[in-house]
Amino acid sequence: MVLKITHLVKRYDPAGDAVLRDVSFEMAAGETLALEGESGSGKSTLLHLVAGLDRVTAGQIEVDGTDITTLSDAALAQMRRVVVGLVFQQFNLIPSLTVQSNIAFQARLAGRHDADWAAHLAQTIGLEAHLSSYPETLSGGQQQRVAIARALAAKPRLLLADEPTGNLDETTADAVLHLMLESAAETETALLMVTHSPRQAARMQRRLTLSHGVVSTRGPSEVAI
Ligand SMILES: Nc1ncnc2c1ncn2[C@@H]1O[C@H](COP(=O)(O)OP(=O)(O)OP(=O)(O)O)[C@@H](O)[C@H]1O
Repeated sequence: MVLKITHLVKRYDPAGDAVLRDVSFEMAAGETLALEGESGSGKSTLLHLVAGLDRVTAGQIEVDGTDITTLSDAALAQMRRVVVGLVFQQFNLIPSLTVQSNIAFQARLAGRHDADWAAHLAQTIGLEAHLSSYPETLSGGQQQRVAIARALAAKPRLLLADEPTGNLDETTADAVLHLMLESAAETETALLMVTHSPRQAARMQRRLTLSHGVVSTRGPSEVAI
């Protein structure tokens, strides 16, 4: 399993309710999963925990066979470099690097830079004309696409995406999701994507809804968890 979450609990306020009360699910290599749920239900919290950007209150998260809840901050940073790709709402592009270098950056850190693959992604995601531009000269939607291409270029085992097409118009969003799904299939990357769009969620293999701190499956083709 690329991801195995077992009885995950997250409580921010020791005296308050847990945001995540008991979350368990697994993802195999290359699987695509939509994480849905109302605003404030804990979707971003879950992604941050899987990325090792925050600590769990209880439970386990195995990423590619390693329980990350016991790792040091340095080991978590190494996991983010090599195993996991992130497309979060802050794009975290490097302002002093061109679009082309931003796209290559993560892949270089992971030791998997492949110029042909990066060029293919830049072209398919519609950034070819902007390769020598700097992030500040791009629109929000273009910056979002750079962040997506950067994550895909590194061929991660697990890609965590928090509303990755939220800044894009419907046609561009559909095209970008298509590219993400195609690239993930090609590199056997598991894709865990938070989305508020039922239309986008329907294009993923599985759908989970987070509500009141637990997940439930949804849709006729769901695998029971
Ligand atoms: N760092 C934090 N400290 C304290 N509370 C937090 C923190 N981060 C999130 N929360 C709380 O946890 C709950 C879940 O927030 P989260 O951002 O995970 O929800 P979400 O489902 O991603 O929402 P949205 O769809 O609006 O992005 C909210 O009540 C939020 O206020």
